[in-house]
Amino acid sequence: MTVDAKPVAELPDPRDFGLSVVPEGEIPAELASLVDEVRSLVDTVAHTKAGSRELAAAREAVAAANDRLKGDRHDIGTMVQQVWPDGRVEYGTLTNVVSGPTNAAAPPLRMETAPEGGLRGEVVLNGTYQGPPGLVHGGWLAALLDQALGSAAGAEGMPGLTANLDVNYRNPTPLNAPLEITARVSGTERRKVFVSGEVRHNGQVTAEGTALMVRMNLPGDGGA
Ligand SMILES: CCCCC/C=C\C/C=C\C/C=C\C/C=C\CCCC(=O)SCCNC(=O)CCNC(=O)[C@H](O)C(C)(C)COP(=O)(O)OP(=O)(O)OC[C@H]1O[C@@H](n2cnc3c(N)ncnc32)[C@H](O)[C@@H]1OP(=O)(O)O
Repeated sequence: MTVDAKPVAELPDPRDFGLSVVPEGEIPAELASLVDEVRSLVDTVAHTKAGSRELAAAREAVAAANDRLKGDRHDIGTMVQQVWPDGRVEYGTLTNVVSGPTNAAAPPLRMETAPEGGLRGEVVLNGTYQGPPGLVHGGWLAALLDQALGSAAGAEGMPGLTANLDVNYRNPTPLNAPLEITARVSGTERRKVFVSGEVRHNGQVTAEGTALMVRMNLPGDGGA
């Protein structure tokens, strides 16, 4: 495969596209802690066998918390700037459903540079990601792979959008168990970035995917 696409000299700054940016370090610790609690709450509510009185009281408490926090909101499209221990800078949406640090619906997935090249991350999906009994929903495995593959392209200086995603499910993926996600760029052609990745449990591949990311068309690209 031809390797002729050029990485962007510098990652595009979302501010140049009119988007707000929140440095991850400026997210209040109390918000991070609240998001964790809500994540746990969603799992608790999904599985509870509590009686009507408990449920009604809990509903009131949650409604009060909701009322308390309504008001000032980040705009849709707000980005978060994450600086990884290896110095890599990544921009993602603050509420990205897979990796967004303030989204209680996100596991969240975090990808870091892997010694063997590409990116690697670990994630545990609780019972709210269930598809078949005890197993992760296939759509969510596709979402994890999509995000990881997009990050792998971004980490090589080629951020873009997914044009095509192809997933094969090789083995059942358990809930509430550590999963390893790996992803890398396998080739490029003009603005096309070919990426591949895997989900593993106990070293065994449970799902694998390939994707075509089309690198963002940036000013000065000449479309190449
Ligand atoms: C707004 C900017 C903010 C700045 C932010 C700064 C930094 C952050 C950077 C990146 C963040 C982005 C993503 C984060 C990472 C992961 C998130 C998860 C991934 C997603 O959740 S993402 C959502 C789902 N995704 C979409 O919502 C895409 C909808 N779609 C489109 O927006 C267009 O469709 C697009 C852009 C894909 C292409 O459009 P386009 O006009 O730019 O390019 P064009 O069509 O010319 O294609 C160029 C070459 O790709 C070939 N090609 C195109 N499509 C193909 C296909 N399907 N199969 C085979 N080949 C295909 C052509 O044949 C040509 O090939 P060739 O070079 O050989 O001629």
